[in-house]
Amino acid sequence: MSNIAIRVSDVSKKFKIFEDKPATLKDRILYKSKGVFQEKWVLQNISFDVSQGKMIGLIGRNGSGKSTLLKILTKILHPDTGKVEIVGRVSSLLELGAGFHMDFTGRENIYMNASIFGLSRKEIDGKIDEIIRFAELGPFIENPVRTYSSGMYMRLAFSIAVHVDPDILLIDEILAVGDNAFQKKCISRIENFKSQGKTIVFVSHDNGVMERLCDELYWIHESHLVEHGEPRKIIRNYMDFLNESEEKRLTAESESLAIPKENENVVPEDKAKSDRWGNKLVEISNVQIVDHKGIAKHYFEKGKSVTILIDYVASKAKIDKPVFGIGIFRMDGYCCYGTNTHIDNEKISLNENGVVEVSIEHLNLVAGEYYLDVACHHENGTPYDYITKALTFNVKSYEEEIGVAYLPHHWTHKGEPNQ
Ligand SMILES: Nc1ncnc2c1ncn2[C@@H]1O[C@H](COP(=O)(O)OP(=O)(O)OP(=O)(O)O)[C@@H](O)[C@H]1O
Repeated sequence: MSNIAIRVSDVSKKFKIFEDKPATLKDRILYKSKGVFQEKWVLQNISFDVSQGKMIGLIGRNGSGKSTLLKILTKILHPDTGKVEIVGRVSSLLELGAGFHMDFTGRENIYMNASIFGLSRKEIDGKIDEIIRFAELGPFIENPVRTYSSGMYMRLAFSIAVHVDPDILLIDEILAVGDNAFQKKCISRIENFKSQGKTIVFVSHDNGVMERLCDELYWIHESHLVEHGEPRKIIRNYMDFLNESEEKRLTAESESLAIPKENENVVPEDKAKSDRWGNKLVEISNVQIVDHKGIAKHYFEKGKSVTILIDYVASKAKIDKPVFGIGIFRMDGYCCYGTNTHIDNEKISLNENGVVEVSIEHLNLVAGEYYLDVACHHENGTPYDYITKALTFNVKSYEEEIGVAYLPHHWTHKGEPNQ
């Protein structure tokens, strides 16, 4: 174990999942419910070492087993097989409020909690002012913690956990409940911890923070350790995996949203928002978005080219001044971009049927889910065929961005050179 702070050897853990657990004593007596359960493995054959001074992150979908693993490292839970060896004093920040007594004040909880971490009353006396200052709870520190908001719990728990001078710090997702300013303060405290050579295991769904802080990431999926290594690589692989799952979901969803036909009377309820109107002199028969390789998809990488294909069938009658248009909307209905062939000065002369394509060189939308409206109408606005939510699609990005669209940019800095 020289240089190793945490050794996890072949750890597996199962839980009992009750199928008909009696809710009350009365149920138990009257209905003689047997409490039938199944066993579910939530961790299987997990092994890894964490060297002293390293910060590792656990990533994975909800329910993959990350928190259970942290609880095993803290010894709140015991593995069914395998073992965990830890060198050094552990401090942890797991479920909100865990380890707090609800009727005690914040101050009383500091004494109780810090003593669990092994500090003497005298040591706590020496640190308590700093713990309270860091938690920014002001006079609330004298109130019972049952009156605290989740953010206030987190401040207190984080402040205690980092002031008990641990060698190893285990942190679950709970940072997410703090406000932005406090989150930043926590992250800089964690960085400070790292620079002191402490060992940290961190669970978060914030990939940006994970990449920035961790030396290595461990990806857990359905109770198994899938891969570990350099954060950027693991995040990419994990994101690709999520994107593939998302592609399947969106394909299924778009099939259920499939363009409602004029004579199709039965419209399932979940299609209610996908709507269509117009005189049908021109009918849109299919809509697709294809990626830069021409593959129809529902998931696209930010900045890459895509093409929207609108298939139409025109009635025999002469169609006057047809205009094709598209609109891209965020799922909350905010219009991100819209254009049409009239705005772009493109004249369309229709055949009996055909495909109108609009190629977007750079899909510069920030990551998120969007929907597409397509339409064919007369230049004066009279709709031939207008379809809202013809498709939903997702934009993925490896960068952290906020807002709606990516505006290509670069930074410069002008100033006096340092002496
Ligand atoms: N005490 C318990 N009894 C039964 N099942 C449990 C118990 N605790 C957790 N589980 C189950 O174990 C699985 C793993 O849960 P865990 O909380 O470790 O996942 P996680 O990866 O931390 O998820 P999240 O990202 O949502 O926090 C889940 O299916 C969960 O429902």
